[in-house]
Amino acid sequence: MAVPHQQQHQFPLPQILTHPSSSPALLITQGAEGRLYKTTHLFPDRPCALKYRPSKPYRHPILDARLTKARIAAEAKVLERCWREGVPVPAVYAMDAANGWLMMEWIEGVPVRQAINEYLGSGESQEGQEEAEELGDLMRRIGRVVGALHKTGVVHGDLTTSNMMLRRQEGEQKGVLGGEVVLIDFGLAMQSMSDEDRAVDLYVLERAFASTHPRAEKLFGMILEEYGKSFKKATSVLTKLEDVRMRGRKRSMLG
Ligand SMILES: Nc1ncnc2c1ncn2[C@@H]1O[C@H](COP(=O)(O)OP(=O)(O)OP(=O)(O)O)[C@@H](O)[C@H]1O
Repeated sequence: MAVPHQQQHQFPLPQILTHPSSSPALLITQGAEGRLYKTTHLFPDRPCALKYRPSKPYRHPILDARLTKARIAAEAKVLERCWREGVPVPAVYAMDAANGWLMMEWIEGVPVRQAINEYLGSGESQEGQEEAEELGDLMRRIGRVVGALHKTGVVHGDLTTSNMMLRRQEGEQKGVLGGEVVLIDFGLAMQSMSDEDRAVDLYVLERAFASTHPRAEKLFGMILEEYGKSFKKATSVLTKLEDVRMRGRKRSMLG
């Protein structure tokens, strides 16, 4: 599907996407910081995700260029580290930090958020044992992936069920909650081994979970249970999480 003419006009394409390709680039999202395109500019038969951070006209040009370059380079570095260590993330194919773009593997599938909502709203979800089992299995897979991420020394910075995809190959029959959990959007990620940073990452996910999937909230404990088994220091992170929750509660009581 082509990018509607209006969109093209509204957002001039980054230069890399002005070269001819097997199909036109598709604008997927336009966030505060950047844009995400689906493109075949690198390989004609393999779609890629291109993250583009355009320059900000309101920022000083030298500062702007430095910030953009540093952010793209930092995101690529973290993704490469995860990928090397076997954490499921999109592979980095190419980047041009100075021009503000990062080309990575396109993850075919649906965001976990959408899958859970579809599941809870569909006939596949039945109150009781079966629901607990299928959702529980997904929770454990999420716990394992977040554990693997933290074990490599990376914290995500924005863990939500929208930033996790369920990877599905074409024609695969795995049910609504099937597929490999792949983490995306490392725009706020950083390298850290601290219990505090890791606990805050879990807390952000817990809060996001509670607000987007109230019916599945009781299953969140399974994420933590599996996380707790995934690396040596995980138990001290879970203890730290208690403190982080307490601070969160105090803050919300104070308004
Ligand atoms: N590698 C990918 N494969 C498939 N879809 C992706 C991929 N990366 C991102 N997406 C889709 O594009 C959306 C936006 O991507 P992303 O969250 O990375 O951008 P952003 O929110 O603009 O980034 P940032 O938070 O760093 O400013 C995601 O929610 C997801 O639906």
